[in-house]
Amino acid sequence: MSVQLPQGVEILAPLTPEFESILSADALAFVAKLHRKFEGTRRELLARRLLRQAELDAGRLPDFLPETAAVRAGNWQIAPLPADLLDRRVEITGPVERKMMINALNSGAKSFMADFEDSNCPSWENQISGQINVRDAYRKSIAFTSPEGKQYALNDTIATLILRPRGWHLMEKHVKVDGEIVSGALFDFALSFFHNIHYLVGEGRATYYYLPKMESHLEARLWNDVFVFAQNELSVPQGTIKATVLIETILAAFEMDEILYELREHSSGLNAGRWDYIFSCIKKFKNNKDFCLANRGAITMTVPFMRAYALLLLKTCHKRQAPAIGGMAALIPIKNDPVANEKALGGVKADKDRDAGDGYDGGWVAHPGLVPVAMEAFSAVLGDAPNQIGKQRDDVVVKASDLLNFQPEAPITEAGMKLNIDVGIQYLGSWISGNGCVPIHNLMEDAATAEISRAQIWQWIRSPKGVLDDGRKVTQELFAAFHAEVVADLKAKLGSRWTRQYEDAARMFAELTSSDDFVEFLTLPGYDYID
Ligand SMILES: CC(=O)SCCNC(=O)CCNC(=O)[C@H](O)C(C)(C)COP(=O)(O)OP(=O)(O)OC[C@H]1O[C@@H](n2cnc3c(N)ncnc32)[C@H](O)[C@@H]1OP(=O)(O)O
Ligand SMILES: O=CC(=O)O
Ligand SMILES: [Mg+2]
Repeated sequence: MSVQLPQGVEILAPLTPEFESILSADALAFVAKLHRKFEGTRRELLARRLLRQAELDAGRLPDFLPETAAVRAGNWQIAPLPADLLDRRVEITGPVERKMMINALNSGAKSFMADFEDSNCPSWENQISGQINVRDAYRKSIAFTSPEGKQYALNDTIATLILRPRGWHLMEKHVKVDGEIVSGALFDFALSFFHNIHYLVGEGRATYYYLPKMESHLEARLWNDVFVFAQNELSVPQGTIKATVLIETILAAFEMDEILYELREHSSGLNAGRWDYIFSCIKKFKNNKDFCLANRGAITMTVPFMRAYALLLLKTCHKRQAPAIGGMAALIPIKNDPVANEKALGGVKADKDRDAGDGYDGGWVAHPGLVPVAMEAFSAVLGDAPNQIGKQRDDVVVKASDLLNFQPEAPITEAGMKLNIDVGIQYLGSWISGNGCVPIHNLMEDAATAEISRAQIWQWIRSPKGVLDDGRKVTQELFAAFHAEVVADLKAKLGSRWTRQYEDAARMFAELTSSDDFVEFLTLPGYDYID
């Protein structure tokens, strides 16, 4: 290692010369500064999550906060948006893999969320090469030659880059400061900001983030404090950073105004992160005997609690002159089956038509082949206007009870349960092998969608309402029998692709489901399996 490590910093992973360009002494000193200043608060906020969970377990339902009523009633707006964030009618997302980043930037989408989170397996290799790719993408020098010799380079017109760091709960185990492992969120933010902000400001540009999985406005305040500190430290104007918050936990849904308010100088709106949102509902109410959701496939954006959440997000954003960005339909193009492909594209179109018609300013797609359908849906409503932030939804009235109206409860079926096991094992097997986003049964699966699959089974086993449509109660024994069947089927189907990683995944899935202690995120034990 030729890097002179700053005092107190340790790196517990191999460094190639290219990696050293990211893990420079100055960059690591910046990581260490953020760690020393903010790690204590991060831990307090995570501890607070556990206290909130205990309150929920004791039967105290969430509600809009009395102590922040003045924020909700106040007449304030977020700071004006930069020009390149005004039109976000189609946003493509994807992991920070080099070829995919080029394809995403060239896809015709208005923006591209480069993802260190749900769609990324956070191996050391992926994290640091992801930072290299981000650096090269900002400088428009990113290029790639595939093993087959296909050349990739950027078009003249590309999507605006937005970066999603890991959530507050994840760690970067390969870097220690003063003997403590650093936060993945701070690590991803610090390196991307340190290496690129002066270049971007020099070009008259700014830097944009997506902030995942927050559970309260205090967690948003922490991000805002990090931004203020980082901008001061690197002597760039306040407000150079803009961040869109994913509302993807049930508790954050009760604090949307407050989250926008905390970040108002740095806000670029909210996004409806539907998959983690469903997961969060299951996680937070898993011990409530009245709560039990139907098969994953039945929980669509039009069921009552999802509709209430989507409309409240839209209304809240536009009241504050903030963009409301829709989430991801998990449908993806289907090769070699034109009929099924048409159906998938039609599903995405319907999803975007609904969001655009409601008043959303844009929406996510998972694949370049979906950009045209999403563009068509939003452009049909927006026309030449960059967005519809001016469209106020005063007609929308969402009460706490609407957000908590958890229907449907049926059907729960043997097929639905086996599909959850199948998807969970296949996804974990891929994740442990280094790939955080995969097509399974013609749907995009990532950490958020897989969480739903494993959390549902855990809850069905323990809920009195966890009963199959044929009358059988979901139990540990039933799960064990289905698990064995699914593993046998997958082994037969995958053949030599059933590797040690899939064996680990099958065991891990069984452990996660059998343990009475609900594991907060599957990526936490999963992280032990990757380098
Ligand atoms: C819940 C949430 O957090 S949603 C956000 C996180 N999820 C995502 O970002 C989804 C990202 N999407 C993907 O990873 C992929 O589209 C998958 C895994 C769903 C499907 O992957 P594949 O089946 O390999 O796609 P497919 O074979 O059709 O790819 C065709 C081409 O499109 C490219 N491509 C596919 N998806 C993307 C994408 N999201 N961004 C950029 N390029 C992409 C492929 O790299 C490939 O390029 P090539 O022809 O140059 O080799
Ligand atoms: O991050 C997005 C989600 O749906 O989860
Ligand atoms: Mg998510």
